Amino acid sequence: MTLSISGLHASHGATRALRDVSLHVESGRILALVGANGAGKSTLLHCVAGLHRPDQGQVSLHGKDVTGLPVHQVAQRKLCLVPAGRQLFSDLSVADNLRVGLHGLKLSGTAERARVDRVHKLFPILREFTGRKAGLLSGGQQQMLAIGRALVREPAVLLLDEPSLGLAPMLVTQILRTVAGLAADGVAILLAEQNAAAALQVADHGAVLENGRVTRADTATALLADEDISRHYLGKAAAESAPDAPVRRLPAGLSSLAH
Ligand SMILES: Nc1ncnc2c1ncn2[C@@H]1O[C@H](COP(=O)(O)OP(=O)(O)OP(=O)(O)O)[C@@H](O)[C@H]1O
Repeated sequence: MTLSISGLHASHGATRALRDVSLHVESGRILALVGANGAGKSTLLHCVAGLHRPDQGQVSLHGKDVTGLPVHQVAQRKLCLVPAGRQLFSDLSVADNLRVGLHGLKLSGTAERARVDRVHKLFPILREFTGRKAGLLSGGQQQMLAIGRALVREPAVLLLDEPSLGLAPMLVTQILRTVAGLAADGVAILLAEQNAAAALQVADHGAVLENGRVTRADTATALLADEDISRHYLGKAAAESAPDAPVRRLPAGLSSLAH
């Protein structure tokens, strides 16, 4: 499944949040969308997911125009958003939060269990804490649950909004390594991150968003090597904390990540 965004403009009242944004993500690839606070990353993801209606432009999934479709109709086309701040039901258990993800799919009990099992293999801690309230999980565990809730829908296109926010570097690596595994299994991934260093380490391509505009788009390797990008988005500390070798180069099949 391919995601194509073309000439997208969007606003919040008088604030113009996106200006003529065009991006493309192929199946099995990760596009890192990097940019500062307020650059327009969330608005872009919301436009793609059907949560915000763009003023102009087009979003298509595998050549089919989905621009402006309501969120449930976009979701039916196997596109899932893992929202910023996780947006879990904190009083519900881990198992019930995963059940929320399965809602409306009309699967048999066996098929539902198989999907939940797959998420448990990916994030064994979620099996261990299956009865625990989501609000009592650590930030990293909550992020795993938020991703798991999307994965039970078996998305072909996955949008991730700041999955690293508030997580310790080791957990960021673990989460992004899982994301790389999903791409290796054929999912098209649009990864919005302020943590540009970590995102570009796992991505194939990157796009820099500034004031709602894409100001650079290139391979992740080229962006990581670029001095301007380095100065503005990677920062010395971020560059130093990044793994030596790109995470993407590690074995990344889902099955290999399960152990
Ligand atoms: N609900 C809203 N009402 C008014 N303005 C908004 C709203 N949401 C976002 N904006 C504005 O739109 C612009 C883009 O915001 P957006 O949240 O998409 O950026 P972002 O890159 O995701 O940043 P952040 O990481 O802070 O969410 C900003 O100027 C922001 O202030």
